[in-house]
Amino acid sequence: MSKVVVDGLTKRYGDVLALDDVSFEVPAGEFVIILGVSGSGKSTLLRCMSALTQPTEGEVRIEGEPMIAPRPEVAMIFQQHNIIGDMSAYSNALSGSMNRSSFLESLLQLQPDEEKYRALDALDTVGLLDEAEQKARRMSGGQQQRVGIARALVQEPEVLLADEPVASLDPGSAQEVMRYLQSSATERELSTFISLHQVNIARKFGERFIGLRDGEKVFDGYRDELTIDAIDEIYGDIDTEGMFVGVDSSDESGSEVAP
Ligand SMILES: Nc1ncnc2c1ncn2[C@@H]1O[C@H](COP(=O)(O)OP(=O)(O)OP(=O)(O)O)[C@@H](O)[C@H]1O
Repeated sequence: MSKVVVDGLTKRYGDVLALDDVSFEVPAGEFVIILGVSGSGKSTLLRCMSALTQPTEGEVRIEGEPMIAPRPEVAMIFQQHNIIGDMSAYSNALSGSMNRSSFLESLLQLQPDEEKYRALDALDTVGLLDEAEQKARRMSGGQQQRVGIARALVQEPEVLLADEPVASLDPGSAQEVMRYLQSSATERELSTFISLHQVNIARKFGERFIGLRDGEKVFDGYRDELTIDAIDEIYGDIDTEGMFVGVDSSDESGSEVAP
């Protein structure tokens, strides 16, 4: 588990201010959802947190150490799961150990037994142990995303970052993937940051929420504080009705938004 500090993060792309002096602190083990319309800076924030992008000003510190280059304890999952269709779920998961093994070792699957065990354990965490030998291209979009999560878990991260991990999935699969992200985070005591655009799914699974608007942090609070007014502040004049998708209205797990 790692404490994450985002300190005065600003990112400019030419004239575009993608992040504007964003700061927050997250204690180890929190499950954080990043909300905001398209272009509000969610991906840029996650990319700066993983050091895939360098900020113009400010810094990210994970367990006190500035993120100046990608580190294995910080894993990132993308919307496009980037898994290899012709490889099995197991081989895809095992490729997450690449930073501990050479490219050739990975290609020939010569990793030590310990890494192979980790890949199977990670598939178990995402409920795919029985599908380990299945070719990824034969799997559903939701299962492929779970393979992507398993691959990230093989890295043995302390911080998990996921950029719109359920954006391309149908509502049922989106919830299933979110459930596995949540259980993985709990089981492995991960500090987790997920960008989402479906407000109801966010409310159902999130513990803490950070709202971005035009690169600025306009909300930072826990589920009870994420009221309709707070959502309006994050989304502005945009009609959020279409974003309240994917959660059954008969669900009793808190999908209603407090006024
Ligand atoms: N590599 C880049 N070069 C130039 N501008 C960029 C680049 N990446 C992002 N931007 C701009 O920065 C702003 C924030 O983009 P970002 O992708 O972080 O937002 P987002 O909230 O993740 O949006 P989406 O949900 O559409 O991915 C946008 O105006 C975007 O056009």
